[in-house]
Amino acid sequence: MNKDAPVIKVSHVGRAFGSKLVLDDISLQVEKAETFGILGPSGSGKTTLVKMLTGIDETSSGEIHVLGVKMPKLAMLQQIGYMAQSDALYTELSAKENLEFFASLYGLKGEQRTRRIKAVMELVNLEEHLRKGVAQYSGGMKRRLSLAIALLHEPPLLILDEPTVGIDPVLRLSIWNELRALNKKGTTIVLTTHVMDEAEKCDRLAMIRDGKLLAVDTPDGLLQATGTASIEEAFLYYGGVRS
Ligand SMILES: Nc1ncnc2c1ncn2[C@@H]1O[C@H](COP(=O)(O)OP(=O)(O)OP(=O)(O)O)[C@@H](O)[C@H]1O
Repeated sequence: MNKDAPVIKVSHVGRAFGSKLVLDDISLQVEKAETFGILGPSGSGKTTLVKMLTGIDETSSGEIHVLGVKMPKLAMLQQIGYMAQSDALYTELSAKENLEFFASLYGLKGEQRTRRIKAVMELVNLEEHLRKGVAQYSGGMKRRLSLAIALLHEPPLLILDEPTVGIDPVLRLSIWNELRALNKKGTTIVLTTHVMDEAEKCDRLAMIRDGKLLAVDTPDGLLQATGTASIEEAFLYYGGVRS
């Protein structure tokens, strides 16, 4: 793969459910080591888009390439750390068992597996709850465990659907610091968010509404284009209504 090729290339993508067009002619690119935010009101199509980026869902029209590979492609799961909006955890198992399950899916074994489980649980501040049953976890703890799982195999691409919902501000900051550190090491990060101060931390933002891509630019570029003073105002300029 050309090292300067985009990590994600979305070309004229549409997605319909029955007769309802949920995404309409979306084209965008995400470059290596970018933090790319997807911002849009509730129901605008953000989750639908990220599911297609991961290969969980298929496009109705157009094409998506990730790391040069046409999606969907099962083998790409090794390259992608995905944190879904609703936690995909086995609640009847402990956190450790969940992590071990996903580690084996990603081919992590032995000492490396133990080391990575410890590292990601420290990162999300759950190391003391490793052996606890997930059924006993709070909503925020489940989000943190989901993030830990997404980071487990040190994927070059992280796709995070509202990663910090239900996470307190102190931990949110430490998670952002870690995302920044990963980013500096070359990890590409795509995330959806409703949180404006998170949006401001992204290198570039895509604004979507009613399944249409309205703008893709740096936070500063969006402020200039809309003549607004904050991302929140820019978001409202594009007709967003916060959910
Ligand atoms: N499997 C499905 N079948 C039918 N409609 C769907 C399906 N999945 C999503 N939709 C519809 O697609 C639209 C976009 O949904 P999506 O979840 O992508 O929005 P979103 O921007 O992620 O919203 P939120 O911020 O609330 O999570 C909604 O109208 C939703 O009802």
